[in-house]
Amino acid sequence: MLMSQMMTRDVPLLQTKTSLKQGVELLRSSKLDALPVIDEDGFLIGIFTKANVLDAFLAGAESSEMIEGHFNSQVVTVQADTPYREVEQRAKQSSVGTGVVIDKKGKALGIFTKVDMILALFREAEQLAIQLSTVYQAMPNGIIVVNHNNVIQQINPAGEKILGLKQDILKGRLFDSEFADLDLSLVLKQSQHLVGVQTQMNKVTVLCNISPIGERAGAVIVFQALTDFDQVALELDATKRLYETLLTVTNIAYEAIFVVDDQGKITLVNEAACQFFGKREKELLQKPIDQVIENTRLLRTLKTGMSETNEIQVIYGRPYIVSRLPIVRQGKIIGAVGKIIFQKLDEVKEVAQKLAQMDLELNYYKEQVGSTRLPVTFTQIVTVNHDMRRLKQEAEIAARGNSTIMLTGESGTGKELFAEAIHQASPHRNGPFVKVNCAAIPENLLESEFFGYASGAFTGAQKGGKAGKFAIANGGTLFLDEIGDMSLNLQSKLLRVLEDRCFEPVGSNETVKVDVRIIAATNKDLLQKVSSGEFRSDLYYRLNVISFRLIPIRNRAEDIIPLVNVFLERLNQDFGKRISGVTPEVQKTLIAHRWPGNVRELKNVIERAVNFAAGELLELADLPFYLREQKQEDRIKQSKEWNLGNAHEHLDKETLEKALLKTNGNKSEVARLLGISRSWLYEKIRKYDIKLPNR
Ligand SMILES: Nc1ncnc2c1ncn2[C@@H]1O[C@H](COP(=O)(O)OP(=O)(O)OP(=O)(O)O)[C@@H](O)[C@H]1O
Repeated sequence: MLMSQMMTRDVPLLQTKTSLKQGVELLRSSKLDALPVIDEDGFLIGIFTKANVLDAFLAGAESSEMIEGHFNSQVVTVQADTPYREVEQRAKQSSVGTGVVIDKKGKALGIFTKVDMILALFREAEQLAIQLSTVYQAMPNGIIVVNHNNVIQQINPAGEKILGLKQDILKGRLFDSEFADLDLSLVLKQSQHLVGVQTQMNKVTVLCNISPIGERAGAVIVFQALTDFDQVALELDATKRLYETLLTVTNIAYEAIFVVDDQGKITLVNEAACQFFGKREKELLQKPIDQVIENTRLLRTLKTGMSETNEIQVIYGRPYIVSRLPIVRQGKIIGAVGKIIFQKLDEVKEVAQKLAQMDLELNYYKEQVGSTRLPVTFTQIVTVNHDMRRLKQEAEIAARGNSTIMLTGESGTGKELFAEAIHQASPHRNGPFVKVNCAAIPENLLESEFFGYASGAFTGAQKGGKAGKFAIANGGTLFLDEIGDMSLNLQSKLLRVLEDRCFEPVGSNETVKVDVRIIAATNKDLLQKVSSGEFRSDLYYRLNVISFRLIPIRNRAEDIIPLVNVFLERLNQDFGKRISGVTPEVQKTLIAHRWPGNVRELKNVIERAVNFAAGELLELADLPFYLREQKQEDRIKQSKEWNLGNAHEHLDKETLEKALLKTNGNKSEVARLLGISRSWLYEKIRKYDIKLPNR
């Protein structure tokens, strides 16, 4: 409250020329004890009081005389915007009963009397009482007020609810007789405060704080039912236990696990994570995650709420398998969990190998159940690469004969595709194309799988016997995939079939003659297996009558986009999409990648991207994370490759052109830079029809 809200307004203002008579009349009519005196400009110059009137007439003044010389020029003034508390303070100290209220310029606005002060005090007290009553009514804690005689004065609604007792019943009763377990004498007689007293009130266990009111004027008891506390304590205990369980679980994990809050600050780390980061838990907690892991994508997870599992991420220069998961509560992302697989990778590898083997075996059994694929021809083998095109032509020519063909090349380069195309272009095309994955057949079944068995050949053998792959492929082609994984025992039997085209089924003396075209394939170095004694050299030469080495896709980058386009065409049909191509950025990334899984990897990447794509073009975000991340690394690796001793194996037209450009067409310099002979370089320049830069 301000002075302007407490003062008496519209008071008559006197001037020096005002007569004593007028002054007396105005004092009487306004019922005030004093009136302000102002100058001609309205500024306050004094105060004319009843005492001034008496003094003037005692001194013999006429009533027609002006008040000039009869009023007090010493005036107590108060600014209109002075707050209540300050006015109260000044009024207490002042001996005069009336002050003049002025504005900032010193002009009189009204007067302020002790009566105004009392009225203001009442209003202030009233407001305070309303505020207190609101708190009292709305408080969740129970409150009982007793007077100095221990008589209950009030209980608030929360108190009524906790104790199940009404104010009407309690009011006026002795506290002692109602709540015998709680003794208030110390508070009432010695004004002591009691805190945290646990007691029974109307059979309810409560926790209370008791305070005296003033000097032995009574007491206030504030209380809360203990059941509420129990509930909170139970919940706290459960949360604590859950947290400890979580910590124990995370600590037995091999993976580094860490949790961040919505700001990306670490809130939990397991022991493996501390080990991984080489830091203690307290050094990591509350640290922003981007200060701990370079290029972290966990902040992105916080933004997008998308989880990512088993992605490859390079951390401290090494690739790791990482997963990220948002923590969502009531639709809001409140944090994220990160996981890094970094230990026991050998075990992971072992499991992966076992899985791969099982996968192969599964495929084998699937094939037994039957396949409905359309035949593959050479037109389906996509390539614009010069060497691959020549390879296709040569294979097509070789297909026309009956010689055994050996296909070598890294995994996923298209060996099976070639084998089938050869079959379709061969005189055996009307016979079956039978594929045997030598690595997939369980060891104990190998022989019978190849040669079949006679009726009753062994316990559990099918009645009437079973035809082997050779017999099934009769008149067609037998494709022996992963030939490098065949056991030595079987190798010698295979050699015999290759030489005589006849064999005996397991448990039979009868010789079966077949007309089968053999195509073998491997991604292993067979010659090395020969020298280590794992592969028979005679079988090696027998199989290698005609051989083709398929080129890894990283060495024919020009094939990448044509392959992508063909895959897109097929996938659009399969998924009912209309993706017309890839963005230039994706194109660059695909070309820069090393493709260790070759065309199969490319095909999988495109299939995944088509699934994710929302637009007409495949975008960078549609590619798996490892491709986006490794883009940079690969470029560096590629540029380093120029200096490697085996560089010539990977050299393609683009590399040669780059090298020639770099050396300004200096061929000796290029040969030295790439570690190749000049004559080899000349041959390649001719072969690729490379235009030399002007020197
Ligand atoms: N030039 C190509 N044109 C079209 N598709 C291709 C081409 N090369 C490979 N592919 C496709 O890539 C995938 C892998 O090819 P394929 O199975 O023939 O490779 P592979 O060398 O036999 O592999 P692995 O050694 O692992 O058995 C297949 O889906 C195949 O259709």
